[in-house]
This record gives sequence, structure tokens and C-alpha cells, in this order.
Amino acid sequence: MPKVKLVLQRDYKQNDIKQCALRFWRKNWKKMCDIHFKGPNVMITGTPGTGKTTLCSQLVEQTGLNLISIGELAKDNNFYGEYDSELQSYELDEDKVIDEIDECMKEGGNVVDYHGCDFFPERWFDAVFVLRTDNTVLYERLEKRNYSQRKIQENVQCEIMRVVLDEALDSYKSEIVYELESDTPDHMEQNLATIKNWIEKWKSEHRQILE
Ligand SMILES: Nc1ncnc2c1ncn2[C@@H]1O[C@H](COP(=O)(O)OP(=O)(O)OP(=O)(O)O)[C@@H](O)[C@H]1O
Repeated sequence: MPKVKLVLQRDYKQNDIKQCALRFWRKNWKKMCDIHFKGPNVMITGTPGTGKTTLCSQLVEQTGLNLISIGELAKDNNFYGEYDSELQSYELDEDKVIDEIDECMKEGGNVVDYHGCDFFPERWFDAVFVLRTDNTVLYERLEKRNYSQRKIQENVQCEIMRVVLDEALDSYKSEIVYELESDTPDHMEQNLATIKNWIEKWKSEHRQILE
């Protein structure tokens, strides 16, 4: 404690420790309270091929929010664990991902794009949007990517079983989870408008904390 007192008195050029503490609080309260003072954090999730990347790129362009693509982040930083021979891909090192973006998420103002959402801290997100696509439409989109039949079937099954939606509902309060249909370009436009409206509403409700 005496050390803290000395540091505060030095940094705030004040002898009165109460005044120092008050100044420290005024300067740091937003960070200490985990308040998203740069805007809301929005998660865009869904089975691969449901349109997350396409939607997110338009969303960040039109809102100025910061895009965090977990797939890109993992690739750039080699945040991988064991190789899963069944899935023919590397496991994501979730702890490294969390450590890397925690500071940024605490500040807020991020759009996160990933096909899973259950390992993130619940406190990070103000809204979770889950894109859903008709099975036949999804099959055709994945076929165009030249995925193996097995990989296509696995993803389509995952969509039929609403795996990502249930994961979101199990991990977050149901009132912040939104299911959005993503079969056609019209749906894409509607979804963009829905999320932008949601962001504007959030901002008007949190005016007093935004920078
Ligand atoms: N609502 C939509 N209407 C028509 N085409 C769409 C729609 N959403 C996505 N697509 C098309 O489907 C393909 C896959 O979309 P996208 O890459 O955005 O999916 P994704 O969910 O990000 O996939 P991944 O998780 O593998 O990155 C793209 O060719 C995209 O143009």
C-alpha cells in the first residue's frame, strides 16, 4: 500500500491521497469497469458458407467497427494446436486467441467473425448474430469451394442440426442471440440493415459512455 500511495502521489503531483485516488478513478474507470467505450462488440457466427465473411466486410465498411476474423488471426499468428486427422485441419489454440484480443474486446467496437462461439468470455459480446442457410443452398455454396464430399456433408449436417445456433444459445443470454436467414442477396441486405439498426440503437442507449 505505501508503494501505491507514493506512485499515485508522484503521478498525480498531489499529496492528498484521496484526490489522487479520485483522479486515478476518473482516468481509468471505463477500463476498470469493462465498459465497451468504443462501441458494442458484435459476434457474427454460423456454419462455414453461411455468409459471415461477406456480411462482416460490408458491416465494418459501413459502420467503422473493427473487424476481427478469428480464422485470419489464427493463420497470421499460428495459433494452432494439434492436427485433427478426422477433420483434416488444425485445432484452434483458443487460449492464445483470447489472450491476443482481450484488451481490444474490453474496449469494444469490434465485429468478430468465426464459425464457433462457445469458448469466448461471455462478457465480451453485446450481441451474437447467427447466420442460417437452407441445406440445399449451403450444399451448393460448399461444392463451389471444391470441398471434399465428406467436408460438405459434415457442414450441411451441422447446419441441419443447428449446432452453431444451439452453441450460441447455450453460451449467451437468449435475449442477445439473433437468428438470421442467409439464403439470398436480399437476405444479406436485410441482415446488414438489421445489424446496423441494432448497433445504432445500442449507441443511442450508451451515449454517455461512448468516447
Ligand atoms: N445471403 C447470401 N446470398 C447469396 N450468396 C451468399 C450469401 N451469403 C454468402 N453467399 C455466398 O456464399 C459463399 C460463402 O460466403 P462466405 O465466405 O461469406 O461464408 P462464411 O460463412 O464466411 O464461410 P467461412 O466460415 O468458411 O469463412 C460466397 O461465395 C458468398 O458470396
